Amino acid sequence: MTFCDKIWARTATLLQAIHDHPFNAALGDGTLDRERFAFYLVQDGRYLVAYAKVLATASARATAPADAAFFAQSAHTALVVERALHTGYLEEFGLTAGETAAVATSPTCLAYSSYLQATALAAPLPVLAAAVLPCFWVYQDVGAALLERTAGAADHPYRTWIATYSDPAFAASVEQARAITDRLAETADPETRRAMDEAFCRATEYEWMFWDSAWRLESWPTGQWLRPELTRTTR
Ligand SMILES: Cc1ncc(CN)c(N)n1
Repeated sequence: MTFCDKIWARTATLLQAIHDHPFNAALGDGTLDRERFAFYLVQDGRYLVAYAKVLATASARATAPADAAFFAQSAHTALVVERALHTGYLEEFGLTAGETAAVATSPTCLAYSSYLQATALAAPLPVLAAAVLPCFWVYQDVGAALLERTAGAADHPYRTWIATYSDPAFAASVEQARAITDRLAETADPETRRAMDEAFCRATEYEWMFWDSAWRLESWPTGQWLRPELTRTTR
């Protein structure tokens, strides 16, 4: 069994919880309110900037040129394709740059971004590959499930989001990310393999937390005393 097969089986219950989360249930049936989706988009835009830098670091640290090219290309996709998706929705909602800038970065967004950035700088490359993998794989899994549920309904309010993550090109990038991680796992020593398991699990936990934080419109309990000018919503 490969690293990916094993870790996917180990995280199956958590993955099911991600699919069943009220945010994703409402995203799928189109009832997710604009406020929560906008909050998610704002947080995700910030996450993607950090994530792209993590991927660029993985590119710089990769030894195989093909792996370096893959991570660099993925950093570009996060910054250009995924962020354009967000900008499109925020414009459609009529939100100005000032309004989105006034939303505080949530504790979960900061924690997930910081975790990946620390891993990019301090962990062995196979552990870094395992840490970034859920970001590819979980989204593709959720996107494909939502596409099936909505049967590609043309009038679905979140159709473009679902189309992005269920796109065959995105699925191909997941395949590549998995192949790189499996190859690095094959030659990793037992301690590194354990660290890869932990990194994949931790990042998958953060994936669940990211949706949950958007559902709860998560804010800093201390924000009122230090940054009263920042809000948690775009309403
Ligand atoms: C939090 C998060 N995780 C994953 C993805 C998909 N790249 C994303 N946009 N945001």
